Amino acid sequence: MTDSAVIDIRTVTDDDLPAWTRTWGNGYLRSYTESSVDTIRSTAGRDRLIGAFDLDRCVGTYRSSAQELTVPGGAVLPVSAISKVSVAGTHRRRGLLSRMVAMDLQGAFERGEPLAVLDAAQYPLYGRYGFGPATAMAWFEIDVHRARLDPRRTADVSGVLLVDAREYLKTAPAVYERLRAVQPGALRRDEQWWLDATGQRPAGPPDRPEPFFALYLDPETGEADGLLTFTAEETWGSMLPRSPLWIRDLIAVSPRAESALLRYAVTVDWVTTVHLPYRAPDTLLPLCLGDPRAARISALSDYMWLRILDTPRALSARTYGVDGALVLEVTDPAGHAAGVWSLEGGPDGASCTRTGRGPDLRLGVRDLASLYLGDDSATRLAALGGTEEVRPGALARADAMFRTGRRPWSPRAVLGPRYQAGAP
Ligand SMILES: CC(=O)SCCNC(=O)CCNC(=O)[C@H](O)C(C)(C)COP(=O)(O)OP(=O)(O)OC[C@H]1O[C@@H](n2cnc3c(N)ncnc32)[C@H](O)[C@@H]1OP(=O)(O)O
Repeated sequence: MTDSAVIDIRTVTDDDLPAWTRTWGNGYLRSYTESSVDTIRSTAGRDRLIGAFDLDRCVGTYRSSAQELTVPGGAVLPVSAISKVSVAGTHRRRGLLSRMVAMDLQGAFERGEPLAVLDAAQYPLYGRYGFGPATAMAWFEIDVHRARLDPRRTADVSGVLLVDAREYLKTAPAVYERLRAVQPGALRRDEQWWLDATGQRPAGPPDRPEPFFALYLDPETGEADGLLTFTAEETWGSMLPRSPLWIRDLIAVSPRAESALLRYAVTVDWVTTVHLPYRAPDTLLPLCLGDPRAARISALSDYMWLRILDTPRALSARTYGVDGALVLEVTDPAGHAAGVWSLEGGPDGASCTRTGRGPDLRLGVRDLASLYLGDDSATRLAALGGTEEVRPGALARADAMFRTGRRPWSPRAVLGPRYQAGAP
């Protein structure tokens, strides 16, 4: 076996793509198809595919692409979104992941991307590179018979309209854009994303089971304020209907739209269980049911991880809960975010500059990521040992400034049956 120091980490060429795709498929336990190579080839960010090569054999994969993240207050920052990370079983634990991350984060830093984000397949992997969990998700399983919703109360679902994929595609992206403008933690969904989500791909495998699509039109304004994609399969047992329904995507810009769309899903005839994945843990949705306890949380987990690369740009882009000032000493072994920073911010905006003053708080770059979108508290992070209160009162001030009234949320749609098999 080649010494790991001589394994080449480099940008992938067109000729490398089939081997790269196969290595990625092996790592993710997915079978290789010609169409998966075409999908990788046709999607944006080809120049940001990285591979690890042992002589001419591809043994590691890594991808990043240009994304956008909404932060508290509604500003949208360019971010590097990382995915498709794998190392061949024959080459694991030899530092290849670390080398690919270091190369990519250096590239993002040099391009001026202030943040990088990813969904971590495994919790222990990315903290060592300065990523911290920045949004969380809850996965609900709703027992329809306990939900106490009366299907005769059609007023509960008025405004919901079942549509076909083409009609959905005309309206749904604009609904998502309205949410994204105000939802800290939301990422952009591009045209390719919507074509995939609605099964309108020019090539590629058909979506099975075929999803159903619904919109919510506000009864007063007629405007589309919500969207719902779900799958449901006819299932019977002992002459009784037992169909599960999977919500793939539920996006709403008003609590009324959100409630109507969930109530619609929960009152579909023959359905006994509704799966509702990837919601913010403080979602209002269970409270739309007659009995909120009918929605059990089957997984509660960290979801989007974030890495700050440019501290002043990131901290001055968001707004803060109250007017205040803090001096933060940020440690970062890779150096990108490190320094002593003077933050002055409030509900109307913020500024952040390097300072020679002594710090109020000392914290690692990973903890700063968990504070950034408002999901965690400085007090909690200090109890865990990664944040130190240097000046008394600084933890309480940081909490008042950084925390948000609602938890951030990174909406994720379930794009295929893979997630339904036994998830979570
Ligand atoms: C954003 C995403 O795409 S998430 C998807 C991540 N990919 C997967 O889970 C696919 C299956 N797994 C794999 O392909 C590989 O095992 C990887 C990518 C997770 C790790 O690759 P490796 O090259 O073995 O990692 P590398 O040797 O660089 O290890 C870096 C560090 O992570 C640790 N580490 C590696 N894998 C794991 C693991 N599964 N659990 C805990 N720690 C791990 C190593 O011990 C090492 O720690 P150290 O720096 O303290 O010594």
